[in-house]
Amino acid sequence: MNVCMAPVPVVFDLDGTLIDSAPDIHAAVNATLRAAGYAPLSFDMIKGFIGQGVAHTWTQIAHARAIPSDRIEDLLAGFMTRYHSATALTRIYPGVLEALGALADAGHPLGICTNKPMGPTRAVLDHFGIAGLFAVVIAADSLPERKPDPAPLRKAMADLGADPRKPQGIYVGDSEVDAQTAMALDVPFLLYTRGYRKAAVEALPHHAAFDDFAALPALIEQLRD
Ligand SMILES: O=C(O)COP(=O)(O)O
Ligand SMILES: [Mg+2]
Repeated sequence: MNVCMAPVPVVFDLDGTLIDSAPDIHAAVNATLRAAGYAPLSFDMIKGFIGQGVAHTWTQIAHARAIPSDRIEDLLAGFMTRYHSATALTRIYPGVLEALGALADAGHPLGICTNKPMGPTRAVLDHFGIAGLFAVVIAADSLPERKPDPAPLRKAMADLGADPRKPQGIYVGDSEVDAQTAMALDVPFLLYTRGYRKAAVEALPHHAAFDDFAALPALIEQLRD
């Protein structure tokens, strides 16, 4: 790792990028459905509903289980109670800790920009002992706008010291929503391919794709050249 390269803000998506949280989300969804008398949903189906925030996830669930719209609010509240501290089934992807450590050691300011609500975001960052690595955390409820609107990523970059008139930073994510968000802000996007993306890698605009976090520090160094 070239420790002389200029620092650049590096912002990460969370679900499907740094952490594999779908098993906890799946368990919390199904516990909520069962408690309300609905049949559970498959893991793959729930995984496909992650990426645009919990309201969107529950709109999809309601559609799949023909849940009347006037029941969704209650179900969502029950889900949030379970989701708030759901970390038992969540894993950090291999190599994430080492990559974050290398980037932090090189002086890059690090942030999070996620469509996950702040409660479970903080809980999972604390659970894995990585909250202190991130100078900025922008979650789904931090601003009125959510990804793919570029406002949350713009704020994360600006809070990490990027010039808001000309964002200079890198976004690392796993999904269609992340690719659109980075494109809307005109910042380089690095795509982690083991997350919850639905489309083919080639279908998503990205500067580089990687399936192993050991490759990330070098990819970021190349983008600085
Ligand atoms: O929880 C979601 O729906 C998405 O979360 P992410 O933005 O961290 O992928
Ligand atoms: Mg994601």
